[in-house]
Amino acid sequence: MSTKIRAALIQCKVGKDRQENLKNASKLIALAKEKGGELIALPECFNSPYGTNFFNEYAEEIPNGPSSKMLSDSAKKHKIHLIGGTIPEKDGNKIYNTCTVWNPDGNMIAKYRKIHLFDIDIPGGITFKESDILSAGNKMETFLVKDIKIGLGICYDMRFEELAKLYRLSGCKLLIYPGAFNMTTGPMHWELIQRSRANDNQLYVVSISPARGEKGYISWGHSQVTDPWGKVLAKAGHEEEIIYADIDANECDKVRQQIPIENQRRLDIYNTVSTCKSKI
Ligand SMILES: NC(=O)CCC(=O)C(=O)O
Repeated sequence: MSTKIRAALIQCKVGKDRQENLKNASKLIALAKEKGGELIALPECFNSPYGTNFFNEYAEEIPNGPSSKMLSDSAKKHKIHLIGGTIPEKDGNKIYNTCTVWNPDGNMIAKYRKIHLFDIDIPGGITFKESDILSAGNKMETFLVKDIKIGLGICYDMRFEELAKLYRLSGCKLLIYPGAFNMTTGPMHWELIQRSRANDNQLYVVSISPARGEKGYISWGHSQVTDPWGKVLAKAGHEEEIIYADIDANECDKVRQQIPIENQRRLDIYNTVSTCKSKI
């Protein structure tokens, strides 16, 4: 089995026409495959504009809706592993922000619901409250491609180092975060957080953003691949584009041997700290 894979990150435009979004994503998946992509990934909310006023209207059951169908068909047609970005998922009377993963037979092999909802309030910057509409997921999700164990998170989840650490401890060598940071936090935090998670855990971090639009929630863009050294291997601008990177999970083992922080952790000290809540 191999530890090498060519990742293709599709930073697509997303508008109000669901059919158009699906058509465009499917066209770009074909292009990414043509250029050698084996693990192809879409951004957060690729079928719908990102906003609490849109989630209800664009929500679909998984795997019965049109977005799941397009993802399954594309994965099968192009014989790829496909990370289906995220879509608003309807389940009973709840809506989740959900990422699905499809194998080359068109079968869904993983489903992850965003655990940390994006609720922030920065006066003069951005106020957003996903929890007005969305419910939070309650479980981590991993899957295997070749010999690479991969963990899933969605956007705001990348801020929570504990989640990344748990994935690393479970053997992941690649974390994938479909995400849509914004114009307030993006410039300062987007790259920094991903390099931090990669460096903390000595693994690859991949993030896939929608292209920057002009109205409503404006995404930061800059989809990115970071290696286990914390080096940015590939980074998009803010327009629609596909970026590629060659990932080799053996590189994680190399870094982990050379800088063996995993064995040097002082669990005797921080086991008590990690379960503490702030007192202020
Ligand atoms: N879609 C999101 O979760 C956005 C997260 C974000 O912008 C941040 O600053 O965190």
